[in-house]
Amino acid sequence: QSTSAKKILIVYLSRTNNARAIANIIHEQVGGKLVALELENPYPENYQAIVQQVAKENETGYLPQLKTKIDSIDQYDVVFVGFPTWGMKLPPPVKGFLKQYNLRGKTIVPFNTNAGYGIGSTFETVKELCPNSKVSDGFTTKGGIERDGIYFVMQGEREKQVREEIKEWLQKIKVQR
Ligand SMILES: Cc1cc2nc3c(=O)[nH]c(=O)nc-3n(C[C@H](O)[C@H](O)[C@H](O)COP(=O)(O)O)c2cc1C
Repeated sequence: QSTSAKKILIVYLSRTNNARAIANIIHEQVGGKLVALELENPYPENYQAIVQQVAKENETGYLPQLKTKIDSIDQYDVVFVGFPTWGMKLPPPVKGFLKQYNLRGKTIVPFNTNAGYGIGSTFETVKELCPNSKVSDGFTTKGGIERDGIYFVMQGEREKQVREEIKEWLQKIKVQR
């Protein structure tokens, strides 16, 4: 069964715009509402500082307050959730989003970019936080390597290649416009 005629929400967290680029490509393919997750208190610009802050938040289970509000989440059938891998884990703001909204009965579709170390526990955590949802097979691809000063990479040939990978994935998980 294809998900056409279902209402789609695409939510993403992105610091250096790689997950944002994936979100834009998904949006171009499936439509729906596209929303960037923003925080009341943004993370530090400095890489070492954000790494430390995220490690601390993971230790204590702290969930930063989201500035972004979703209007009537009830109307959506399919919720794409995009994020980078942070410290091999799901970023705290994304955990907060999944905990804050009632996603019961919806299809949740995770997507990820990372520096090449992979998804870590991110997709597993999405499943854990959405026990009453159907969680689809996620999409992951290599993004930037901020540690090495490589930020946004989803352009030119790389973007074309990723667009093709995303098309195939969307066909496989049967989410189409
Ligand atoms: C705080 C922080 C922690 C990160 N931890 C990891 C990691 O554990 N593994 C990894 O492969 N990449 C890690 N990265 C790199 C990002 O996942 C990668 O650059 C991603 O493409 C960024 O996505 P964005 O441009 O949407 O923010 C980390 C980046 C930041 C800022």
